[in-house]
Amino acid sequence: MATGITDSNEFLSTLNQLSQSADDLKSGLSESERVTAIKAAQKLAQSLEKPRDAIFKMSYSPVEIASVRIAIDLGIFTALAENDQPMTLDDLAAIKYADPIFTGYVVEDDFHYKVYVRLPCSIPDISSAFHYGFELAINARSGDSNGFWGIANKLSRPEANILFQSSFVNYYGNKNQDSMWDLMSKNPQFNDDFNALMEASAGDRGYWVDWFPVQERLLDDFTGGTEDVFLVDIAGGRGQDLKAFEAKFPETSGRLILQERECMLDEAKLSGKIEKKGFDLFKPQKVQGAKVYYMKKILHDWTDSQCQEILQHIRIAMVKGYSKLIIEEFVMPEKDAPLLATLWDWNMLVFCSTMERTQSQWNRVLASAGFQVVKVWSSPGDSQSIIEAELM
Ligand SMILES: C[S@@+](CC[C@H](N)C(=O)[O-])C[C@H]1O[C@@H](n2cnc3c(N)ncnc32)[C@H](O)[C@@H]1O
Repeated sequence: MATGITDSNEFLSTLNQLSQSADDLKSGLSESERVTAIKAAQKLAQSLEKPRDAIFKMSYSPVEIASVRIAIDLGIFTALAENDQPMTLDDLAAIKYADPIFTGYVVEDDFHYKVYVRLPCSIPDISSAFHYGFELAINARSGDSNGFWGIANKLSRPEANILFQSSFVNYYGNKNQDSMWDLMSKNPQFNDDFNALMEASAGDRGYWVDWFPVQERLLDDFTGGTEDVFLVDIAGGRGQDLKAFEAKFPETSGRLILQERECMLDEAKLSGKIEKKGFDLFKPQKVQGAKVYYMKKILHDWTDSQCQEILQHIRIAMVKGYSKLIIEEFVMPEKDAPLLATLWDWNMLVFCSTMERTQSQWNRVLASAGFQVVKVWSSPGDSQSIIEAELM
């Protein structure tokens, strides 16, 4: 729709006013308003960008990630986080005897004096995301570009993990052709980065309990007592989603269970009443008759036929008309997919030879294992959703 602005001066002044208002309004915007505004601003930037600039920017973008990765190793983010006061470029460079010219990807507070201030996010968030994004995501891609060409040409996905295995033979000495999960259990740094990344991946959206109506959809018709299981988090990592639940609903009477691979259980530092149990997604589900079986970012790790197998084990444990399956995943729109969800989709191809699914793909996978979708709930802003499902 035309705005009615035809004069270039008026256009530039409107842009300036808009960016000023964005600064002022930011804290008052809801999460979905904020994400909608970002989309509009990105569309505007794309309309103004010329093709050569856009292509160069994209082709240089790995350098940006590499630079932040180096800054992490130089201790720059940690030093800024520990200092209330802004620091100069020389201070930052001195931490690990770096050349000042090499230093710096933080907010430049005062260009002339090169003063840097801290960013409003935590060090584990930044470092795990960058270790993972750089060491793993970039190396995986450069490690097996032939594999990518094969997929692109055939428009098909290889068997689970093949791309990952061949990409990592050199990088991690992955001579045994381990899967990502096996390799993680042998490399503490990889494991820690991955888990920290998953913990941070709720991003600014918040945890499921912050945007899904847990009380109305799950708690109101929980009839069990203290011996009965209310919630099982299936492959729940270090337990962050259960901890968020426990913090928000401390009075819940039923049991809360974290299921994970045996080798991951020590990683989960839990207090309160959450129980830890080792399990395997591909073996029968031992927790029978729980009210809620919750799975976040699990099925996207697996192909349709593997999902069917995982889901069938859960189906057998559920009670028809009572138990609920709650799946938290991206539900990709058929068109206009947001960038974050698309980046995850590309990563899934590298790491697990899988993808993020659309609504119709989810419906198909769930139906193949005997589930029907009751409702899909969207988180504010992006495509992260909760698929509420029950037995057919
Ligand atoms: C993408 S992570 C998601 C973790 C957590 N739900 C979250 O959102 O942070 C996938 C999880 O599946 C677990 N996993 C992988 N293979 C498994 C298997 N065969 N049996 C049980 N858990 C498995 C991993 O240990 C990992 O924690």
